Amino acid sequence: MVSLRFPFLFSQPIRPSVISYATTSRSFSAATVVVCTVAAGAAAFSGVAAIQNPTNTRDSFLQTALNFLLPNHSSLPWGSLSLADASPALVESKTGVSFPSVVSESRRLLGIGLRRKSVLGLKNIDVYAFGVYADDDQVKNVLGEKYGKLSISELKENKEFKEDLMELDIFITVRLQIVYSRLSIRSVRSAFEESVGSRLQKFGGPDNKELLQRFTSQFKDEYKIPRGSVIELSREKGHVLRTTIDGKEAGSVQSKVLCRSILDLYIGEDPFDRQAKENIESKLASLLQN
Ligand SMILES: CCCCCCCCCCCC(=O)O
Repeated sequence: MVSLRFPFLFSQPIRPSVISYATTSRSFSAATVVVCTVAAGAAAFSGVAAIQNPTNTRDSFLQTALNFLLPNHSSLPWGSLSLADASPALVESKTGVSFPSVVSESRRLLGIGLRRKSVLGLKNIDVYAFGVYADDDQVKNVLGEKYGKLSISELKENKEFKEDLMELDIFITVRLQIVYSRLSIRSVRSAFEESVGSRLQKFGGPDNKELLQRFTSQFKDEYKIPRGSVIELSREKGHVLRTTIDGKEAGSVQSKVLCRSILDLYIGEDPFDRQAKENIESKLASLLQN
């Protein structure tokens, strides 16, 4: 069934800290007006950009808006209003879950989505919202030379590009934020057994029981998973899959096929949220354009 829900909203076009710095002195009152005008202008630009193309053009529109409204903004007394400062979090519209624009210092948000699951074949519940992040410099370094000359639409059709993204040593984090309030750690383990287990069979053959067990055993009974809990699954250097639960280290497993299996749930052939996958691919493709 085709879903018409708008995939996400942008929030906080300019971080409040930038504005409050400018308002600490009376002599900055004119500057405050300018900053507010810039914020409003940038918000308007980014809103239009978001509607036209939610993931590709937002940063460049913000930059254009800032440059147009305040050409010398980088030499003003409060410092540079860089895009890193203005980079907005994204809010998943159905659940209201907000995703930070950067995790692990350098991994930037590529797109967000929603994992729904059918319970007893009767109804679908919203289990968690997710965000996919990658280190954009690394994406450019590893994939830029091979794919930098292709257009966004060519890249989105390019199977080898997607294959390389899955297989190469690029740091990627998938952040899951639980929205279902009655989740036990046991159901988290069995959901992973089902979803990751089927991918391990697909990519690694039938002999991966021990690997799956090593991964799922990280979700120990002592963890509580109330609504709002955050699970991060990160592909680190050398195809190490690192798991954290609410910021605490749950464990690491070195396995290329396990890393691939996790990514496949979100950006593979049969993803949990197809619209999210398309947005993520567009964003990745746009990173290689400049
Ligand atoms: C009642 C539904 C229980 C579903 C729990 C899913 C929790 C996290 C599982 C992550 C992997 C997946 O989405 O399959």
